[in-house]
Amino acid sequence: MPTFAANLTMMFNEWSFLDRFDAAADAGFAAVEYLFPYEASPEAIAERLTRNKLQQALFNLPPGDWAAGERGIAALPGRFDELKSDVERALNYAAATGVKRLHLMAGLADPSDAEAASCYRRSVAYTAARLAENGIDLLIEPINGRNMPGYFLNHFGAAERLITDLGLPNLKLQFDVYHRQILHGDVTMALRRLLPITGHIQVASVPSRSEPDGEELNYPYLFGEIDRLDYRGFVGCEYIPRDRTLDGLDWFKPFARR
Ligand SMILES: O=C(O)C(=O)[C@H](O)CO
Ligand SMILES: [Mg+2]
Repeated sequence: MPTFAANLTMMFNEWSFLDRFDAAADAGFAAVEYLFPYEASPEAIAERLTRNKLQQALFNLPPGDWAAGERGIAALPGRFDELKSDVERALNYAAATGVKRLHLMAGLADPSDAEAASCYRRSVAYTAARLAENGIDLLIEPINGRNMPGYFLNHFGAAERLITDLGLPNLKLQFDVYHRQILHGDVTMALRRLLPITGHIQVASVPSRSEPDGEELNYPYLFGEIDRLDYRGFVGCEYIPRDRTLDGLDWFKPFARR
């Protein structure tokens, strides 16, 4: 049975960020993820995780200036010193929360630009090495261009080639089913083929990016496939509730912590 992680950036927005930990635990989640923890202190987040007996499944390394439209800096020339500082900041939160996987966002850059590709490779290799010293996996995630126009890593093949080429044991794929379906389809066969290099899975309905129930994908079949493949990681619920979060959890009832 998959271990689902409530995404506290997208879900439970009816509560403040820190109160979302309590709300997710009360709703039956055993784990949480979010995009960025950095507006709260590591200590405050750790206290909520402990209080609610929650596991920290994932969060992202700092993404540059998100409010200004940046979506990561790993592929951006001239930002390497900032990236190294961001890695240390993320490691402080990792130490406090016990998370074992972090996602590095690439940024808005042309995938065919040689300088961006070189920056990205260097950033990924550096970050993976630094995280490996702390027993943490580094994840890279292809993101579709409808949701994030101009995002550098926009193809599962490119992610797979980099992971294979670098051959770093802690460098893995963040397999977001929502992006996979939009970019390439063929979700089940991709899960079967890519699971050995997959460090995290995320789910949402397509095309609405809401609860993983109905629409284009057959999630009861895909959850069963994840079990059949003996996937032991987390499944992040990176979806935008259609209405109030708690009203949209019927799909989750068979998986909720008792
Ligand atoms: O966009 C996604 O699917 C992600 O998982 C990123 O971490 C946040 O944009
Ligand atoms: Mg995702």
